[in-house]
Amino acid sequence: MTGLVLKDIRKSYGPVKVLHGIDLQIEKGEFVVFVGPSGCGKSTLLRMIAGLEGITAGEMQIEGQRVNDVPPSKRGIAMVFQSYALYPHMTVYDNMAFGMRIAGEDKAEIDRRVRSAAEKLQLEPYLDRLPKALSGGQRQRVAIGRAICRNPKVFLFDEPLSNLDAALRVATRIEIARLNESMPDTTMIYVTHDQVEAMTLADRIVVLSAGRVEQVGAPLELYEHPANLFVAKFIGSPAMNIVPTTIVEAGPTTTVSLGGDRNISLDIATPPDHKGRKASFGVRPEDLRIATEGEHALFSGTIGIVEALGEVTLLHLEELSGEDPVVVKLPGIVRDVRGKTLTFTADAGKLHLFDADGHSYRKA
Ligand SMILES: Nc1ncnc2c1ncn2[C@@H]1O[C@H](COP(=O)(O)OP(=O)(O)OP(=O)(O)O)[C@@H](O)[C@H]1O
Repeated sequence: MTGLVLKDIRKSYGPVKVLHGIDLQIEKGEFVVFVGPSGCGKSTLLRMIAGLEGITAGEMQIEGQRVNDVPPSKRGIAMVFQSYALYPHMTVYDNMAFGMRIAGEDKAEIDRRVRSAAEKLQLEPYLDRLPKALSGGQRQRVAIGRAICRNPKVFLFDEPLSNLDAALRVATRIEIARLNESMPDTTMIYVTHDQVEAMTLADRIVVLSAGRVEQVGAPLELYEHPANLFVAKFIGSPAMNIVPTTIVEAGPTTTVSLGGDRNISLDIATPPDHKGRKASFGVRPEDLRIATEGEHALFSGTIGIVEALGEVTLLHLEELSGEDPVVVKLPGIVRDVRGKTLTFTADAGKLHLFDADGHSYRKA
């Protein structure tokens, strides 16, 4: 069954167009993450699903029902905000019970749901506490617990972890992954800036840019087969290295020129008439490795900045051609390389090519 359907959803604030026609189908029980740069419209779209923002044009359905004009409280959704939004004068128990009491639920049923949510989120020891006596992570778990009690069809998360410190983010992220597993019929939609959250939590990621969908796909699909330059640069950290190039041979396999006498053969098909066209060549920092004797060189240059992160080392390669530095991510600790001249290569399957409009030549 389909959990949520968005058909040509548009949003304008007066003359300002924010969303330009979003088409999306989300299956019941699916975990979908919206990502995109600041201001691309992620939160607006989420708030439209919640019913907190009106829909300028298009149609929205939740589990088969058109909800464009259905008020938030009748949509069967629950939303968790970055700010927790707990009532400070109420205990954890009362915070979680509040919505059900307003809805006139039976007392025994309220108690059952609060205790079941508390158990799921390990909140049982804190039920009598006020929010001020809880850590940020515990407060966010209460906000999630309150949402679970509503038994929503669709669970919406708006950057729920961004107020937490690094360790708590990891712990609460795992909590959310567990929660998702324990609620297989609940559709979850999650907005984040954090790549790790997107990659680890999502069944599918929706990449948005300037009010449009750039690509929708499973996390590794987007990582391995970005449909365009925008997605290629947005997914993955540090970003994919992109180098301007020219197609010198087109056909079932393609040869591109990286300047000088560096011609690279790619296992990527291009239309024959694209010979001579400008293109963009891409390779991820983690796919580059030091070339051994006789191996085909992709990049050769002097190592500038070295960032040693412990589990990986980032090398900034100042290329001889004077383009932006190429970034290389090598596993582990790499010592004493600053100022050295090194040559890097990558496996043929890891190379990307985009046409002059930024579309990938490899089928996404
Ligand atoms: N009430 C409003 N009136 C006018 N413009 C608005 C209003 N609310 C949002 N916008 C504009 O809509 C665009 C999308 O905003 P939105 O908050 O959805 O972006 P976002 O992708 O969630 O950004 P961020 O990641 O920074 O939270 C922005 O350009 C914003 O300035």
